[in-house]
Amino acid sequence: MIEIKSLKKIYNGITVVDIPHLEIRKGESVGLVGNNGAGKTTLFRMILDLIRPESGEVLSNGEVVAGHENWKSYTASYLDEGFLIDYLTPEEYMYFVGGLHQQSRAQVDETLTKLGDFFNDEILNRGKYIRDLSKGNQCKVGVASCLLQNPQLLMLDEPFANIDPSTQFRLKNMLKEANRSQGITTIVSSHDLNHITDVCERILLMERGIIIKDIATSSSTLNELEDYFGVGQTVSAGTVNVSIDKEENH
Ligand SMILES: Nc1ncnc2c1ncn2[C@@H]1O[C@H](COP(=O)(O)OP(=O)(O)OP(=O)(O)O)[C@@H](O)[C@H]1O
Repeated sequence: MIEIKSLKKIYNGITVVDIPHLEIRKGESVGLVGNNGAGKTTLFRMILDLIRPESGEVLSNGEVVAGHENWKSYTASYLDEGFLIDYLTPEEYMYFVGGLHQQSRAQVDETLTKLGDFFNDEILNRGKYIRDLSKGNQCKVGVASCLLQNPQLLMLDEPFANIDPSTQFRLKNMLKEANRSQGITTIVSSHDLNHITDVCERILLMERGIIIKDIATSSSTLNELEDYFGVGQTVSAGTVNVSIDKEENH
């Protein structure tokens, strides 16, 4: 579904993404992990043609995303609140997005009803504009608007970051359902190793713009990633030794 060829992005003389070749097949659920500044968002932005690479290209269903439009009809993404429209209420925004996808208000209402638990009574019929929602609730609106589009490709950048634990749990189930029951190809980035290994069947580990590991998720993947990121080791913080317990994350 997605093919990346010789992709390079350079900022201020520093190469921040460098991917010689990567293929993401239709129906895969891919998790992107890596420390701050590893290049995850920059990669997302190039896949969505929001920024142009210095060299190389991204193909979606065989078509270069830069300069073509077909991929936009089957791709839904939420990277940050910049994807929303601040002066609309969540309902108005959903009707707007539904309208772009030829959905009637009744169809949108049906989806919103199904998303009731996910919204947790905090978003709809509150008389609030999107700009007045918390970051977590804005994220819920963004994710919900993606699902409303019935996409073939769903891309979410750190969707677990600002949402509460019960919503994280619901979001994980929604992502699994989207991928496993509806066959939606999902690419999700996260710093939460538990969530990402739970949801994704393939993990790409990025470091300084390079994909250094491409792992088919198994029962040992979480440990492998925790070892890589140093979770569970004793970290010296001045005179105080802070022990990060691996079991905390289970
Ligand atoms: N517009 C920009 N101008 C200059 N440098 C940029 C720009 N956008 C990103 N970078 C740099 O590119 C590198 C990769 O950033 P990116 O946001 O893709 O990382 P990330 O893996 O998403 O990080 P995080 O986990 O913190 O979200 C960083 O060093 C960042 O400072």
